[in-house]
Amino acid sequence: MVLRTTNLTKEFGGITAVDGVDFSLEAGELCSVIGPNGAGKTTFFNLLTGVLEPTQGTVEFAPSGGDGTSNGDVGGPTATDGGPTATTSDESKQWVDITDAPPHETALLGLHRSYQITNVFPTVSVLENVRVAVQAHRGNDSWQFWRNVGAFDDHYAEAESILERVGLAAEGDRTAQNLSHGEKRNLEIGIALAGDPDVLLLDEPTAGVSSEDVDQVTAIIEDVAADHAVMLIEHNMDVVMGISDRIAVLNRGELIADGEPETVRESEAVQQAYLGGYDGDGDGDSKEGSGGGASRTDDENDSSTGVAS
Ligand SMILES: Nc1ncnc2c1ncn2[C@@H]1O[C@H](COP(=O)(O)OP(=O)(O)OP(=O)(O)O)[C@@H](O)[C@H]1O
Repeated sequence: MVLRTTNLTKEFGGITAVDGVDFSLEAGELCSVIGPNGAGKTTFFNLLTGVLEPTQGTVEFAPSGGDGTSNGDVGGPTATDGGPTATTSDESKQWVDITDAPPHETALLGLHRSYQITNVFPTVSVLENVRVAVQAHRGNDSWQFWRNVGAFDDHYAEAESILERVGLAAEGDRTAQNLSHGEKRNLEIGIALAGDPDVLLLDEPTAGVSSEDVDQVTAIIEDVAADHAVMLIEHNMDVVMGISDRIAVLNRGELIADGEPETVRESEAVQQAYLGGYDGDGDGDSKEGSGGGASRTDDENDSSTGVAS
């Protein structure tokens, strides 16, 4: 297990956006978080990554560094600097309480997030976008950069290998704003990989991606999931059912199902709350007349989402 929440709750005024969620993520697992609009998915991600502080409950993370304080070379927050507090667990792992840790600390520990709103520098080259992210991750050695030209070359080499991994090896010289939407999503994954994460959280990685490009983005996510734990918020049910090891379903802030895709798909509660009519035949259609919320109500509700409105 690398990440766990206990009774995680977030209230906004009278709205309980996330309601007593007990959740855990295994190392190497690809877990999708699904649910209707307003179910609390984005709030849940914001709580995991420290963008928001919970009203109640805890978030704990077990970094791969194993010492409970940092993932090794980045000088992350420690248990003694007023940052997250290291605790031990029954599984004799070192757990770090990251409940109140801000995003830059959760990122340093190895919990990385790509945002639904793109975080790519638009006027900079694709390679430079990743190179800057590599250099930012190695923040503590950046002073050496001025004394050690080799570090500069290292950053480029790592950026190039990341671009290879996300299918953009031939696009390094292009300006990021000229990439297709699908390529931009792949670049976002590449930028997140530059932080050497243990856990990657992807917020709607196929949103707005043309139906022809969805398969490519999906293949890259599956490849990345081979050696990282990955969490997705995703509305494309064909993608979710196709690549997830596990699916967590939120409805009105509550975790109403959590299990393997087949089990979740057959759950009466999930069918009623969200999947209503998703027929899983790969054409994105749902059965007419079913309850269902597996659709988009915003601008992204196009053929690329793979679910019917
Ligand atoms: N900053 C905020 N202030 C007040 N209410 C908020 C805030 N953020 C979210 N909410 C409310 O919390 C609930 C959960 O919202 P959230 O965005 O987490 O849902 P979601 O499942 O991500 O939805 P979508 O699929 O539409 O992105 C909604 O009722 C939303 O209006």
